[in-house]
Amino acid sequence: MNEIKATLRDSKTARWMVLILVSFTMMCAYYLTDAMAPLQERLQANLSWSASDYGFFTSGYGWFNVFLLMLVFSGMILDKMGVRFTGILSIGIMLIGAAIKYWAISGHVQGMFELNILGWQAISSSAKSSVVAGFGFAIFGVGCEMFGIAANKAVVRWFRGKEMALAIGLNTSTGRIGTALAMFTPIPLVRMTGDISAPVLLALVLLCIGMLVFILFTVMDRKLDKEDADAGVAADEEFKFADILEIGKNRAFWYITTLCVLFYSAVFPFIKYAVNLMVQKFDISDSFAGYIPALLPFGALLLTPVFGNLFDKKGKGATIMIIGSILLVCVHLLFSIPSLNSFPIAIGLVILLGIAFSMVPAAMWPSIAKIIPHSKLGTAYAMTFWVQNWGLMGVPLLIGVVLDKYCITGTITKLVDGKEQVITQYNYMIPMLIFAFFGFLAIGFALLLKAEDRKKGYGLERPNIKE
Ligand SMILES: C[C@H](N)C(=O)N[C@@H](CCCCN)C(=O)O
Repeated sequence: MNEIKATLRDSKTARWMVLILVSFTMMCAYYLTDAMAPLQERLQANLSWSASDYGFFTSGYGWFNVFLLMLVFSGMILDKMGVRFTGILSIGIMLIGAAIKYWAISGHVQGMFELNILGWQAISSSAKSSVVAGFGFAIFGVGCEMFGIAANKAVVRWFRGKEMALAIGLNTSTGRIGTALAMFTPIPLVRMTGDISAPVLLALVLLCIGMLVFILFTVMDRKLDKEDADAGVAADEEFKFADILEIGKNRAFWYITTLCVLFYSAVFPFIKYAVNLMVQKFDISDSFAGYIPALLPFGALLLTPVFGNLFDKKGKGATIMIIGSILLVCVHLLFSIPSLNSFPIAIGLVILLGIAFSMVPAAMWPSIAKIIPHSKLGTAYAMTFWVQNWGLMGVPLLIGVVLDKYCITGTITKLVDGKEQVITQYNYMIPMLIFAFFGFLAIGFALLLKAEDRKKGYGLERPNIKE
């Protein structure tokens, strides 16, 4: 009988150490992603951005991933070059993008920008700084998404057959710490420094530390490669274009991917507008408003591993996704009702949204690993992220335009950071109904996934841990 040699992967300490290293970098990336979200009003007042400019800048995250198919290339690079190379490359790309974004909002870019193609106004008059910041954000988005798929694959590699969903859940949770910090630290930081770009600068420094931490991970991962080779564990198959076709033929994969784009379109773009919603709908003071949306990622950070652990031990992955989607619809419908505008309601709804935001991701990402072979996992995650990026790109833009076109209720003049500024007021009912509609469709796809799992026996409702 062949004796199976223990590898670094079999050491609990090594596995969890790897998770900490990968997750720290994830946290820095997520902080950078949302560090400008609480500054919407200030960007509009200080840099003359409109809500559409803000939506345009925010949508930048997905431009290159979607239109230049960068995410698909990222998946190929990941499956061909491995997690170490892809991880370092992605952090480098994030740093370049974030540096451009920092430059754009720190007073170096002034004036207005228009793009006319054959007399057609492709980009209507926008603040130049929002266009350049959007360009930087687009580069950053390529790196951030590339890092996301590399992190997923790294975690699956180290935890497959062990606490896989719990580990993916914890990894996602540390991302949520980054998002939570991005909700409530930027405004105090801007107040302290008097500089609207200070949060992005801090995020850049954090990401440099993230790069160093990730290099430590690569040392451990290289050691595992060597041990696997010594133990005769077959290396992953090389990436082939046929993989894309094979993944594309899997109906359950498309159900998860569609559920993913719909669900995330109702959460991440919501986060971008949540601080403004708290100020304008719930009349929460600007200095405190960031703390409420921060409860969302904070709740998710505690609960994602709980649901991941539940999935590992008891299964019920598809059911968890159905319940999470139902919760999402309820929350957005309640947010859309104008008379529900008290402080406790804002807190209650954000907490419920945090629970939904824990359930679906905790079950969704490990489910992909259950229906797609490991050698094609990088490509599969990349394809899912690519479709999801259409939502991350299009929905913030849609919400910005809808706000400017249909939701302006007037303007007020108020003191912001010691200066009198004119602030546009919005009614957020239509945007919330749009988010609820996405959630409603997500329920449908989660139900289809459960039916497909029953038919094909992927085991999404069964535990992940092999006893
Ligand atoms: C925004 C990014 N494309 C994404 O989907 N992030 C997910 C996946 C995180 C998986 C981490 N192991 C998220 O829920 O943040």
